[in-house]
Amino acid sequence: MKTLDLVLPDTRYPIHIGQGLLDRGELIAAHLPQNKAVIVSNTTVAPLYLARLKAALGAQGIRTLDIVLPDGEDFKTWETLNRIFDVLLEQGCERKTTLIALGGGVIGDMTGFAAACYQRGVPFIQIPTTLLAQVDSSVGGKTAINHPHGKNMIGAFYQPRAVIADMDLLDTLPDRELSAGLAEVIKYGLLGDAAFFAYLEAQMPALLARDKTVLAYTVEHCCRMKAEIVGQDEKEAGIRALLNLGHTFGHAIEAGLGFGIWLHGEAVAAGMLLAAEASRLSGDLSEQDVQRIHALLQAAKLPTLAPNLGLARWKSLMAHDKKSENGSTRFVLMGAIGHSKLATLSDNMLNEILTGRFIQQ
Ligand SMILES: NC(=O)c1ccc[n+]([C@@H]2O[C@H](COP(=O)([O-])OP(=O)(O)OC[C@H]3O[C@@H](n4cnc5c(N)ncnc54)[C@H](O)[C@@H]3O)[C@@H](O)[C@H]2O)c1
Ligand SMILES: O=C(O)C(=O)C[C@@H](O)[C@H](O)[C@H](O)COP(=O)(O)O
Ligand SMILES: [Zn+2]
Repeated sequence: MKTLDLVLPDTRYPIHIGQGLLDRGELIAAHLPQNKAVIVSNTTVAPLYLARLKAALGAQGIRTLDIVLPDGEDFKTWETLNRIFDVLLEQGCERKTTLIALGGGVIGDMTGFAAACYQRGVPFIQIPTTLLAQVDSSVGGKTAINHPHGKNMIGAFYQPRAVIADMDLLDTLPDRELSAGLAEVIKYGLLGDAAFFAYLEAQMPALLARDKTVLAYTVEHCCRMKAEIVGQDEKEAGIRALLNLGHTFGHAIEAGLGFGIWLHGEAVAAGMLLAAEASRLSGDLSEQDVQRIHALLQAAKLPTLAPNLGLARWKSLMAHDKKSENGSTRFVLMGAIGHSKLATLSDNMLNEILTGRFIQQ
């Protein structure tokens, strides 16, 4: 097992990465202020892993309740969140009762938000079960639900007490979900690490074949990068916005098509290519680099053409982006692979990108 530490001004927490960690109840028990915890999962993950987690915690003398939510991005809503609060109240859960998220990013984001709100804040722990959640969503404390008008619009920054990423849980992940996770993996190379991008170019077949050594290195590298960025800028006053590469376009795709039609990682993949095109048209990124990005996304079996939402709809959806300031939408662009920055785009340039070669005709 490898352990990284995410260090913030007033807290720090471990990110454990390894195999067989789901059965190691002591990794969780060490962070519980009370011998009671509530596991939040969904109808897909619970049948696979809930019993093992309960047994591991039981062996540490911890009583657990579980909440099994419906599966899907379209359930990342106020109504589903309220189901968590209903159970917490009905079961007399207290301020020291810990919430444990067992699932992908949807469960992690909702459980974290529930933990931030319930009795104004209870402890929570992330057990990410998708590649996407292991490399990104379980780390850094962004928690949220969606609103029909926009993605993750209602939420809080609220850090977990620990993150436990068990590589073995990825064995059951469908191929499409593995690829969605690879989109966020590729994002790390693009936003800040050209050598890692080159590593991914070389190792994509091994990643798709779920080679555990390559996967573990990849999860560790991404978590290290994210911990470093979040450690400098917990609430996205500056550098953390770079983790949003591809997301201004991507979130518009998710909300525009209806949540759950495209997976988050798929939308981010198409969005990163639109950001690459914007960077090229701004005179920063070379055509050769755009082609490398296109090739790596294709190798990861990700979409490279965004849906045609129509110019007006694209723009109204992107106007809700959380990086907008004084009504102007800001994008993460690239100066080169491994170098990113925030910038605005002129209306003419946006029109060109949103009707251009990386949009479905
Ligand atoms: N908080 C953040 O910083 C952050 C970062 C990135 C993404 N996100 C959010 O994360 C969400 C996407 O997360 P995701 O890609 O994990 O999607 P997800 O949570 O919907 O999980 C994907 C699918 O895989 C299933 N699944 C999960 N683990 C499994 C396993 N081990 N075996 C078999 N099936 C499994 C799930 O039930 C689901 O059907 C989005 O809502 C996105 O906005 C948040
Ligand atoms: O942790 C961050 O910061 C990120 O931006 C990670 C993203 O991958 C993630 O999808 C995030 O939820 C998007 O940012 P948001 O603030 O628009 O929700
Ligand atoms: Zn994301």
